[in-house]
Amino acid sequence: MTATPLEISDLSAGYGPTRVLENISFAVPAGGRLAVLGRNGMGKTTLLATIAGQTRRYGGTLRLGGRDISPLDSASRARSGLGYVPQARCIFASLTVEENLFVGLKNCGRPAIEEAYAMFPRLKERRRNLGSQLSGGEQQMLTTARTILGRPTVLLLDEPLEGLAPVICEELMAVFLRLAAGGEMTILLVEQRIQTAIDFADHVVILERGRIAWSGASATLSEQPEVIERLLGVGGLH
Ligand SMILES: Nc1ncnc2c1ncn2[C@@H]1O[C@H](COP(=O)(O)OP(=O)(O)OP(=O)(O)O)[C@@H](O)[C@H]1O
Repeated sequence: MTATPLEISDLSAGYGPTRVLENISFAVPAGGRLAVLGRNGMGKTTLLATIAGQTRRYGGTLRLGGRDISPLDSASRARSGLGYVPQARCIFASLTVEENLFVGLKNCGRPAIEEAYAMFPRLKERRRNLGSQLSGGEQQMLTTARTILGRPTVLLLDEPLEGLAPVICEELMAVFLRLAAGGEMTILLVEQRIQTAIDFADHVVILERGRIAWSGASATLSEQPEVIERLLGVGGLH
C-alpha cells in the first residue's frame, strides 16, 4: 500500500510567542484536493506556511509520503516533494519569462520549459517579456509553473486566484484539476472564493481562530448553508 501523501497530526504553530494554530490534524490521500477555508485571519496562510516549514512549529507532526518531515527546514521539505506557491508571486522582475523558468528549474533543461509552455500557453507567448511586464495572471502562471515543474507530490496553493480576471482563474483551476486528476499530485488550496474552492475540492477544512471548526466532504458542505453562514460569514455561495 502506498503511504498517504500528507498527514498532519496535532499540529500547533505560530510566530514567535504568538500561537496561531492549535490541534490541527488531517490527512490527504493521493490525488486528493483539499480546500482550506476560513474568514480573514483564521490561520489559513499560517497553516500552509507551517507545512512548508516557514513558521515556528510548537508541536505535532507532519508526514510527507509516510516520512516525518517535521524536523526538516523548508528547503529540505521542498526537496522531499513539497511544492509551495505562497500568496506573494515570487518572480524575478528583471529576467524574462524563459529565464525565470530556467532559474526555477535549475538544470532540468528544455523539455521542462516546453512542458511549462504546454501547461500555460500564455507563458510561451510572453517568453521574452520581463517579469516586470507581466500581468498578475501571467505572474501567477509563472510562479505556479516553476513550482509544479519541480514535481512536488504535495502542492500548497495560497490564494492563487487573488486579483485575477475570471477567465484566468478558470485557466488556472483547469490546470490544478488536471494535475490532481493524474493521481500523482495532492493539492491543498487556500481560497477566498468559496464556491470555486468547493467546486475544486473533494474535501474541505474550515479554520476558526486557528482550529479546525469543520471538516468533511465538499458535497456535504454544499448541503449545509448554515455551516457556511456561521463559519464563513456568507449567506449564499459565490
Ligand atoms: N508574521 C506574523 N507575526 C505575527 N502574527 C502573524 C503573522 N502573520 C500572521 N499573523 C497572525 O496570525 C493569524 C492568522 O493569520 P493568517 O494570515 O494565517 O490568516 P488567514 O486565514 O490566512 O487570513 P487571510 O484570509 O486574511 O489571508 C492572524 O491573527 C494574524 O494577525
